[in-house]
Amino acid sequence: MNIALFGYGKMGKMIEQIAQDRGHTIAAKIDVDTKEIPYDNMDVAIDFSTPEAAFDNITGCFENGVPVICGTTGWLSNYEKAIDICNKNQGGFIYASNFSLGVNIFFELNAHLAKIMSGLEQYNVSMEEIHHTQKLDAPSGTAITLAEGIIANTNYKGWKLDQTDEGTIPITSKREGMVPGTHSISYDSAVDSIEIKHTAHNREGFALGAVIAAEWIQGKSGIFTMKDVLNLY
Ligand SMILES: NC(=O)c1ccc[n+]([C@@H]2O[C@H](COP(=O)([O-])OP(=O)(O)OC[C@H]3O[C@@H](n4cnc5c(N)ncnc54)[C@H](O)[C@@H]3O)[C@@H](O)[C@H]2O)c1
Ligand SMILES: O=C(O)C1=N[C@H](C(=O)O)CCC1
Repeated sequence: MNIALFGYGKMGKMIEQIAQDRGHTIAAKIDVDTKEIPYDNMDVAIDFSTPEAAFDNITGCFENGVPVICGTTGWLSNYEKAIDICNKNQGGFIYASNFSLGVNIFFELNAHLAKIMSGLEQYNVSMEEIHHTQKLDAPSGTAITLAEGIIANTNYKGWKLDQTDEGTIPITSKREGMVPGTHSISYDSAVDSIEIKHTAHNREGFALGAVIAAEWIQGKSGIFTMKDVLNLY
């Protein structure tokens, strides 16, 4: 498979290594200085760029018939517009705030726990995410997905960064050293706490998940999620 990498930073380089180990060719590496994008020579695009760059990268691919796997976070205010452009072009698209198998299992665990805790008013939920100091967005995309999983299954109405407000989930974002990504969710009462936590040890899980998604989307059109790819139903 000919893979085009949009964003050749920490994740782009990790994906290159894993894709080549799985027998794929890196047909293009598109970064901030790239002048011309060789759409004709790509079976799939994998975008791990920046919040500012992702929308143009993704929609340019849809308009040129290239399916997209997008892991870039922090651009979701434009998500619906991107979906419209994908549908108009009968494109293929997978966005995931986190491509690792472990986090996608954690998403399911989070939703299940939220269902159990729903209506137990003695418990208050809170979330903490820790990432490396180069991360541009806060809270992390993964934390937002986790919050959405809680909101869908409880009476919480939204989330707030670094603020405690009745009826919303407080998210604390910490930026420390080279941490690849740690997410924990805590339900606290006066007598005890229940905590679930996912700790990434490196970026390999994110990169492998993105390459597996790129393999999976070949020959398909539509909007999919990692739940479809991993068959977590
Ligand atoms: N979904 C996941 O599983 C997952 C995992 C890790 C990181 N991420 C996200 O992926 C993104 C990239 O992470 P990273 O750690 O590789 O960051 P990074 O800063 O190391 O790399 C980003 C790269 O994008 C490049 N870039 C800037 N403008 C561009 C443009 N117009 N077109 C193409 N490339 C451009 C930068 O020059 C840089 O090389 C972030 O949004 C991060 O939150 C998601
Ligand atoms: O390193 C990052 O940046 C990460 N971003 C994603 C997020 O925002 O959730 C996934 C974890 C790593």
